[in-house]
Amino acid sequence: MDKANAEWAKDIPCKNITIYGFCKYENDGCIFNHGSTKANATSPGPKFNAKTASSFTPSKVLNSKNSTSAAIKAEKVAKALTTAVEQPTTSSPLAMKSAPFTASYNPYAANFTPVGSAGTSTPPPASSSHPGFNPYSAPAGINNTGDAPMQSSASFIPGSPAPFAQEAPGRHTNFPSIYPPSHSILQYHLYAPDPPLHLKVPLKANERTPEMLFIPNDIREELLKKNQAALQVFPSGGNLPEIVGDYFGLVPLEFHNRASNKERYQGHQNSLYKVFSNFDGKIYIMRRIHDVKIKESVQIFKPFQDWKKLVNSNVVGVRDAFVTRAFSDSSLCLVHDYYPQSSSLYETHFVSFNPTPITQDLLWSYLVQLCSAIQAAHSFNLAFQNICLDKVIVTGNPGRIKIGDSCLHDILYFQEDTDATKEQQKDFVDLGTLLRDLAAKSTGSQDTDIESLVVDNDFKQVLNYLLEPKSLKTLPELMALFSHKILPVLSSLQTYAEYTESILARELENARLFRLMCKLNFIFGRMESRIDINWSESGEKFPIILFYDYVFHQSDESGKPVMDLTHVLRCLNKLDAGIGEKLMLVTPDEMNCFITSYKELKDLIDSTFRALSQ
Ligand SMILES: Nc1ncnc2c1ncn2[C@@H]1O[C@H](COP(=O)(O)OP(=O)(O)OP(=O)(O)O)[C@@H](O)[C@H]1O
Repeated sequence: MDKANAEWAKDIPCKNITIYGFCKYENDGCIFNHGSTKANATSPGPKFNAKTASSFTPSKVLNSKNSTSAAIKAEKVAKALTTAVEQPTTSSPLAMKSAPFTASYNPYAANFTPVGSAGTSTPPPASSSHPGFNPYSAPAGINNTGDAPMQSSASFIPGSPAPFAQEAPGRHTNFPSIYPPSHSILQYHLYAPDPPLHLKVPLKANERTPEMLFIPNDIREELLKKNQAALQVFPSGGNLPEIVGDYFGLVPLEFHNRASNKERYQGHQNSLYKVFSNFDGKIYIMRRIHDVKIKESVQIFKPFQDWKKLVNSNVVGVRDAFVTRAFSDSSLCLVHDYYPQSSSLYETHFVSFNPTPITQDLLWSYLVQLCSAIQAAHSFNLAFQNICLDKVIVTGNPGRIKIGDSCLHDILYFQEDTDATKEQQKDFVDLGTLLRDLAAKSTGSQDTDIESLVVDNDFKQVLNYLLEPKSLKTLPELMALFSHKILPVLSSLQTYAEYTESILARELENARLFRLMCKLNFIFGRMESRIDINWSESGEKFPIILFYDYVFHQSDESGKPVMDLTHVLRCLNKLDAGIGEKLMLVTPDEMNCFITSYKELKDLIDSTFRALSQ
């Protein structure tokens, strides 16, 4: 279709008029025939002008019983279609609301079924192929049923639930657009799982399956879920304040009904939120202790300064501590690092839908990691005093754990001059209790007698040492009991680090080349470039067209397309680096050729892109 020369289209009726009753591009360059507006408005039959929908009179041949409802349905259909067509590019719920024709349309209230309903003409769905329709313009998460959101928005049928950002009935929130159901954003579940082992074809050393070329499914899913959890936001306008200190976007994190251990928080109620920092843009968790009386600032300041120094891979770092009135009381807030998708040991091994089995190796690994955390804290003369199944979180594979909620106990139970030795002894007992409970769980036994646990003798020895009353415990003594188990743990963590690093290495160039591809495609093949003299054979932009053909549209002597990924990667990398190497670009008719360098091409592409994005 040659849009530059519009003569051929002037007698062809515009399809928008036929389908929608009007064409929004009529005065904006649409090359098809629109007839006269008057004729459209008065023409009989299914033709329908959405702009004059309120004065629409159904044809007399309609069954009088159905005519009123048909007119109402048609009006709703027209409005719904107009909404889809008139809003091609914006995803802002506010922008949508202020757009023409959309203000009064409420898809929640639309309880009609135009598709296939008896006695009415079936209106065409807002097709994704319509030039003005952008399926991505509908806000994410529009589908509360858990179906694929993009599919459902692209094939939206008026009357189906919640297609656009709307105020949920009786609530003043843009619920569907800003709090999408967690399962409907990313469709990681659509990736096929690896085939079962017995179906795996043995490969030769030089052979690869397609899955081997990409990030393994389990890792990709895990990372996607983490990103999804990290970016989740909560509807504004509830009881939560919008801003608390330097933090905003509060999302409550506790969804279980278990009663909190009141002793832990000095009898105060507590809440946990995921928050965004206004200071550095990062995501943290914020523990709020409700209604606390802090007498002196040193009560917060000193423990915070002490714990801030502690940096250890098995301790959740503390970032901020302050008292706020943002919750309409005097709340103490502690801000810690956020580890998306993490769950406590209790949730992981006891109450999860699919509890992770506890093996002897895992127990050793937990012991080693917790000892590392204890060693770090005790060396600063600090004590956790909260080592328990609830406060140790599992942050990733293989069984990586961290002690959370550090510092809080020291603030709530603040004493100016304390001897940490006693509290450090409690850490050892807490560690022993935690490991004993896990070991008991691994066999499903309720009996916590150490001798009856099904674990190896070395582990029993460790438990006996930790839980033995009276004796003064030290870390060197403890670690001497299982020194031979530390190296295998270290080795497995290192093996996993190397494995993930090798996967990362495979994906190294992806983002850069993808950005480059996007840049190229943004500027290449635009409709307006076909009538722009600069893109013609004598124009300054012509090398871009030739380069695009050179990279992607190579063919061999017999005219067979050449699809050589290596060639593409080589060219794009050279282009990205802007090297001085020359290349010869030949026109398709082979009558002309240009000699240019990657550097010149890069400059040309960059300047074209800049001009486009200004
Ligand atoms: N640093 C963190 N990063 C990410 N998520 C966390 C973090 N700390 C805790 N969580 C998540 O928040 C959930 C609730 O944690 P919390 O410490 O409030 O446990 P709890 O069982 O509710 O105990 P309590 O309310 O008695 O303190 C945890 O199960 C975990 O999934």
